[in-house]
Amino acid sequence: MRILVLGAGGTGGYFGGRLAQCGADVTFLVRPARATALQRDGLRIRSPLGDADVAVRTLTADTLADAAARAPFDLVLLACKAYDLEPAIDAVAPAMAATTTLLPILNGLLHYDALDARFGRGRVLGGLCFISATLADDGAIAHLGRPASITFGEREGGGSTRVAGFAALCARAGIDHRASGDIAQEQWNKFSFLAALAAGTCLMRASVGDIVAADGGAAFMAALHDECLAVASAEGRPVPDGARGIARASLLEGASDVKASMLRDLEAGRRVEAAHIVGDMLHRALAHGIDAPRLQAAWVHLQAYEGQRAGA
Ligand SMILES: NC(=O)C1=CN([C@@H]2O[C@H](COP(=O)(O)OP(=O)(O)OC[C@H]3O[C@@H](n4cnc5c(N)ncnc54)[C@H](OP(=O)(O)O)[C@@H]3O)[C@@H](O)[C@H]2O)C=CC1
Ligand SMILES: CC(C)(CO)C(=O)C(=O)O
Repeated sequence: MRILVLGAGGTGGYFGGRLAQCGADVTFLVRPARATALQRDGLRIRSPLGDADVAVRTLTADTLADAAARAPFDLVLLACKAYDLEPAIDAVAPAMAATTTLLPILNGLLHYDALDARFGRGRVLGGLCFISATLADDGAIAHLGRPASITFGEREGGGSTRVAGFAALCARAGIDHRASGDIAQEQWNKFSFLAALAAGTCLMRASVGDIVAADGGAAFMAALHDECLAVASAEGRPVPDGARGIARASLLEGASDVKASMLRDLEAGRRVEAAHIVGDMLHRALAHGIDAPRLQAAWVHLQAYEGQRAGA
């Protein structure tokens, strides 16, 4: 299976790097500065699951079309931030032959509309990942702690040879993975958890443990999670008890230093996927007539951050 990974940041760098480490046919589509660094230093992963230093193949937008014409890609793993989606779609388009499948692992759901419109729904799998990883200042992929898992599947449900093929490759690479027969539900399980985590930790500018230690903090996180769960139910994807319990336990874990990747970005002064995650969840709540004051507060807070950032 010939794979193109767009983005060698936290997620693309980690999962693409693990695939490359096991000898899979992986090429990174990156911008020129990252291509230069990867050619010079290789892809470096620093992880509690084991460090890796891997020589990787890279392409940039100007060289992709020729490379894809010579040897078409079977799978494109899309690992950009949501605010980079439109140019990223343009960038991978030359690699999208009739038989090429695209697997996005972005957080949130909104990107599927744009991907379907450009490539056709049948060529776009559903995907998500659980990991805390970031591109460190020295260019290495810093995996900040367990887990590092990827879940993917046919959006109409069931299995397929392309899903089984990628699952086999993940198994060979030692990547914790799940080929899901119901990825649409898995996406809502994650989205409802992540939106609560991102809204709560960004609004409070604190880890889960610090929030929960505050008077009223646990009740706040639980109520925020309930707002997101109500949206999932209204969208026809009620989160099952098992997934709900796991999510709730991590949102209320007293000793937890977990923060959403959105808070890490915010603390570093970077752009955030506010509209894609917290804004989208709130707007769905409002469309369903669900009262969501905590999501609303987080959305205002994040917009104010973005406004300040743009004005700085
Ligand atoms: N990091 C995490 O722990 C987790 C992240 N996620 C989600 O995964 C998605 C990706 O996040 P993450 O990996 O952290 O993001 P990063 O910002 O770390 O990496 C994204 C990379 O995509 C590259 N990129 C964007 N557009 C293009 C383009 N047109 N051509 C080439 N490269 C491009 C960027 O390159 P450049 O540096 O040149 O801009 C950047 O290095 C997000 O939706 C995020 O919410 C999900 C779970 C956990
Ligand atoms: C929920 C979590 C931590 C899982 O990977 C995540 O997706 C994020 O922080 O963006």
